[in-house]
Amino acid sequence: MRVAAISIFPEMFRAITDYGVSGRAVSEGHLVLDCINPRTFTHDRHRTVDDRPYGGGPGMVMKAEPLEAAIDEAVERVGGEAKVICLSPQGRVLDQAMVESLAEEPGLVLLSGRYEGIDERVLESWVDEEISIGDYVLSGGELAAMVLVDAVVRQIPGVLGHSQSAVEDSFADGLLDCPHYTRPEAHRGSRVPEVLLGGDHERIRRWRLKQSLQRTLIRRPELLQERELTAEEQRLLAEIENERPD
Ligand SMILES: Nc1nonc1C(=O)NCC1CCCCC1
Repeated sequence: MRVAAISIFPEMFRAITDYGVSGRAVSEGHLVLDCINPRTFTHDRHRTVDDRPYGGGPGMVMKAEPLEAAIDEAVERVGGEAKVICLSPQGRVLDQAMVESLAEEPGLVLLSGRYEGIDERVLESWVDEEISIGDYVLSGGELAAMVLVDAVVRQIPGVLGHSQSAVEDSFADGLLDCPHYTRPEAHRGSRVPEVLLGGDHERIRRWRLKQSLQRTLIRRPELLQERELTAEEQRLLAEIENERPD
């Protein structure tokens, strides 16, 4: 997958190109990430990318021309066919279904704003979609862009080794993740659930599914409203309800 990130702080993206799953995706060629700085497309001595807002008010607004030139370059870098996304609190909140859909795109251009925002004419004419990672305000779109890339890159076949699988990721099946344990068996008096110590894989699978359902029911019940339940999941939920303290 080819991604071009537009930001006045391109070095920030080392956080995903140099570490972990996304870093390996880059080194193995599953992900090509170009970083494009709008300052490259300025022509004044101060390399100005922002200016005061019309109508007054605090802060500065990112100018249209440098951003549009950066978007032009970015679309070319990802091979011409690209979805142009701006990360901002005004966007649709990212969820797993959107991540899986974005992973199917041939190329992505991710626009990370700073200051108070981006000139609206860029959003109107050049941006296909605004996406938010949550209802809070960051200092810039870069961290949001990196969250999106990290989630999307996990969907690319070959990125996760055989020992991991995006299919088993929590949220991949619309449920919260089950608890995880590793050695030692007893830690500060708390023991690993016996079911996980035996080799009964079917019993372990069922226990993990029940734990995921229970956690989802307690912490994010609305996720269950949106989700078709299998017969087994309905049975497990009934067990959970029966086991609930009165
Ligand atoms: N939340 C978010 N989800 O995606 N981006 C977010 C954000 O808070 N971004 C910062 C703003 C700051 C002003 C310019 C545009 C970006």
